[in-house]
Amino acid sequence: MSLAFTTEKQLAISAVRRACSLTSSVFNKLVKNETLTKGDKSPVTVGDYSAQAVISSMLHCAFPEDPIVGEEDAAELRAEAGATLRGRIVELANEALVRELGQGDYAEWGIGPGSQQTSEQLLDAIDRGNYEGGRSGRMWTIDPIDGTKGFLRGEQYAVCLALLVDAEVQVGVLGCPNLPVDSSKPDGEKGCIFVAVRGQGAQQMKLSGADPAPLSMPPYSPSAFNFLESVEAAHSSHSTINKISSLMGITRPPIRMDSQAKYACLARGDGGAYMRMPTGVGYKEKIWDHAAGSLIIEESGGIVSDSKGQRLDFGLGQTLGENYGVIATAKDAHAKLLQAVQQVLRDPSVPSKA
Ligand SMILES: Nc1ncnc2c1ncn2[C@@H]1O[C@H](COP(=O)(O)O)[C@@H](OP(=O)(O)O)[C@H]1O
Ligand SMILES: [Mg+2]
Ligand SMILES: [Mg+2]
Ligand SMILES: [Mg+2]
Repeated sequence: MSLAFTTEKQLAISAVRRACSLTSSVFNKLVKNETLTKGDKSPVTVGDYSAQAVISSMLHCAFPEDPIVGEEDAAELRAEAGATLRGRIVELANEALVRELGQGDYAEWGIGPGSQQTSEQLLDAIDRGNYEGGRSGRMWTIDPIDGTKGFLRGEQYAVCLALLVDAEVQVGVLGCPNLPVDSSKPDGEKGCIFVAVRGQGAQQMKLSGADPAPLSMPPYSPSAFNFLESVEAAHSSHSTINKISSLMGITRPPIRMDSQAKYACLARGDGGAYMRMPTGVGYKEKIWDHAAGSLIIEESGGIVSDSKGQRLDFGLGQTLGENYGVIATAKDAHAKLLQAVQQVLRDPSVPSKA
């Protein structure tokens, strides 16, 4: 087996591009009853289901033996009450599978004219994401829409796909349809893909696949340093991060953004560190929320760890287990940041910034 992962990388980019074309078009047409609330109270839309169906169908065609750890499953859609949503998902997924996307598309991956799937085939594709994960072998992980809340607000979200081999991320792709191509032109062209293969570096390109450019994180600069954190205070403790910021004497306000788009921004130098601090409800981080982003950071020259300085462990199943919090930053900033994080966790009486 080649370790270049050439086909895996091409397929992952192609699948993410197709899923992004789907999520962008569904946003404009989304109607109220096309969103469900899951058991954990989080939202899931027809966009999430159909994007997972598209990516999973393409993976199955190219690598039928590879198991998939996906965020979504089709149980609600198979129920009687799911019939309307099911119809929409079949329509959306098929539109995305047959759409002509030009450059970089491979008809042999079950896409293009004539690749229409039945409702049953698409529900099965979603449910192929039911693999429980683990320490050994190849597996893919899909977060069809990461930052569903951002997606629903018309803000940032990411379509995320990663290949793990023996619990190490080897290929990671993030599609960010709402992210400006150039952060100095926030009102300019939007839509980027970020790609990394372990040992081969990371790149940003346009959603069309055009203009690939290597990513390299700038070194630590105290005066320019700031944090990238979740919009949702329920996902990551804004107050803990505020204390860390105060302790480090950071003057720039945090950039709040949904999804793994934060990792992508950090990799291209928009922000000093990705920060995620637990809110104390016992939530375990999911592998699909970090796999692609963490490789993109490492391949751009950064470090990703939990708040104890441990590497993220992708070999424990669907969750990152006991990894507590996530911090990602440039190599020369990591030790300083980790020290401040640990001091605040030991002594929560550290004052906040006003
Ligand atoms: N209590 C919690 N703590 C941390 N993360 C949580 C959480 N509840 C949900 N999440 C995760 O936060 C992700 C969004 O990340 P962010 O806050 O960086 O935008 C969600 O992904 P989905 O939107 O794919 O469900 C979900 O997996
Ligand atoms: Mg979700
Ligand atoms: Mg997610
Ligand atoms: Mg998601």
